[in-house]
Amino acid sequence: MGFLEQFVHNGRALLGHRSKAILLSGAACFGAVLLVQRVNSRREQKKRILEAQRRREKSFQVAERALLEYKQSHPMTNALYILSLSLSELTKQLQESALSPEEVFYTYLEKTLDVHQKLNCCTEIILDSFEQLKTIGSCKRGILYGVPLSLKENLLLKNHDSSCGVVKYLNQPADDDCVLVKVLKEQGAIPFVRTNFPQALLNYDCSNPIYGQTLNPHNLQKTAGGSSGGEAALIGAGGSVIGIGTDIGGSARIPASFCAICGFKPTAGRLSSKGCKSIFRGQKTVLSTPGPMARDVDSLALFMKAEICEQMVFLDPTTPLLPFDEGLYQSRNSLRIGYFDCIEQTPTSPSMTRGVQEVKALLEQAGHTLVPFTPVRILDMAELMSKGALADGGATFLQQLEGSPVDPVLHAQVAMYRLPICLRKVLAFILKPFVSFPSDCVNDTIAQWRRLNLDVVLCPIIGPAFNFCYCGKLMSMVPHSMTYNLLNFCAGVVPVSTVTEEDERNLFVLIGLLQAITGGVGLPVAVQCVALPWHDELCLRFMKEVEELVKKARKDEGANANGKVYLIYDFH
Ligand SMILES: CCCCCC/C=C\CCCCCCCC(=O)NCCO
Repeated sequence: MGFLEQFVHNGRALLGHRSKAILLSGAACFGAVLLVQRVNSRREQKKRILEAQRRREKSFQVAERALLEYKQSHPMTNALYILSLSLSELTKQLQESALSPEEVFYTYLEKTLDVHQKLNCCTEIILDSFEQLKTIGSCKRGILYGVPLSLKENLLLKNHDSSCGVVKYLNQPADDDCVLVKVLKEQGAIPFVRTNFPQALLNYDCSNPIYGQTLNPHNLQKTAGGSSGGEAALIGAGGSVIGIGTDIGGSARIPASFCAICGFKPTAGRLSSKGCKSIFRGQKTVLSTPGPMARDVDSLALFMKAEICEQMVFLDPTTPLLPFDEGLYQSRNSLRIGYFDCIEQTPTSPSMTRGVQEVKALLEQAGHTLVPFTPVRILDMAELMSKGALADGGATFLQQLEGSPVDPVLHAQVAMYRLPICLRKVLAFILKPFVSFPSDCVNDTIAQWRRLNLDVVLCPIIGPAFNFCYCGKLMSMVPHSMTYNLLNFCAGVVPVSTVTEEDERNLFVLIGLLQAITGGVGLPVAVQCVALPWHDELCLRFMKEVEELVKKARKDEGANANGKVYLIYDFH
């Protein structure tokens, strides 16, 4: 090789090495920048989560100190009595000044602090409530004068975050209270605690990376359910007499079923949703609504009566001027009731089915007419449910979680939403023959009710309480509750029984459900009561009928008969 050739060759080699080296070091720099960014963003996430956790702890510490101070001068001898009162009894005693708002407030505060220690159900004690308590006398004429109230964290509260378990929503305090809270405060209620939920709210477990997992008051190895699981656990354990959840797929009803309380999903639009935060905007096919949760049906009705007033319509004119019809709620004429105890192709646990059968028998004995009812293509409606709740195939859901650690309860869902589009198309192609798109599920269902001349429907609700992290894996259960969000019918649940050894033995046939609900003997069993849109009072009246008949039957049977007895307040 001549000198010149040698020179060119060496030069090329050098350049080749150099460009490779440049490329490599460029890539290394880029990688390092990404890594640093990632480490920084993780650090930032952790910092924000820790700050939120500290704020929560601080609110508890301040509340504990205030409670201690109060107790030094007020012995709180009425505590057990106060905690045993239903909402109607409590409001009566407060209005008649037989009890003071202070003793009621501090009694519930003490119970809440105790319950939270065991169940991890609260996200914050609302410290502004101490100030509100001082001036509550001015609301003496309010329907809920002096009643302490719990709120799910996604209900906006002035100067407080509504994180929905998503890190990027931390440190974004709301400018104003949501409409429901404004109305309740005018009615004399004192919101004093906020409660836990699953990350991003589209799940029926109850865990998020900020506030952790909420446990079931009846069995600490089970979830409280969700998404309004903090409410259900707190109320179920006696720490609150009335609370508000939200429901787009069963979130007020499923945790009520898991924790043995009553939960009500009104017709969407009957109560104002203004200021109820969700991580999606513009969901119009499946409608979300706030709904009350309490230990008995009368409390739910009283809550509806307190909320549905001129002020709510003034603050949110999208809600109808449709006062609560007390007469319809109190009516006791016999009903024509459609019923079904399972849904084809969707798992229904043996105890859910038994719950419906037992209640059906009680209703018949009480003179009501029970008519078999086959729901209109519930499984077909599942397509509409998922398209309505996740119109973009989960893209927004994933996007909202960016910058947040993903909670284990969401892993199954997130994996599904991350499936490549081509794979989803293949899956859709395979599943298509099993699902036919319903033309008009609302009108078809209404036509079926009219044909059978039905007033209401009795059916199962998801339960009993699941083992941790199974809710996200069993979205196939959701049609039990979400159907009524899609149809926008009103629906509520009432606890009626407990899981028996026989229910547990009968589980073996349900491969998918077995692992989720095994070990449930003694857990609450509930049924679901449904009515047509805007027939909220009729739905509540039906729930009340079920509640009364079950209570009477259990009393007649005597305590502990066959392990089926469910004493609604026996966990206090
Ligand atoms: C075959 C089953 C298809 C069901 C479609 C599932 C689609 C989306 C998942 C929704 C899960 C809803 C759980 C309850 C969430 C809820 O009500 N949240 C309240 C938010 O305010």
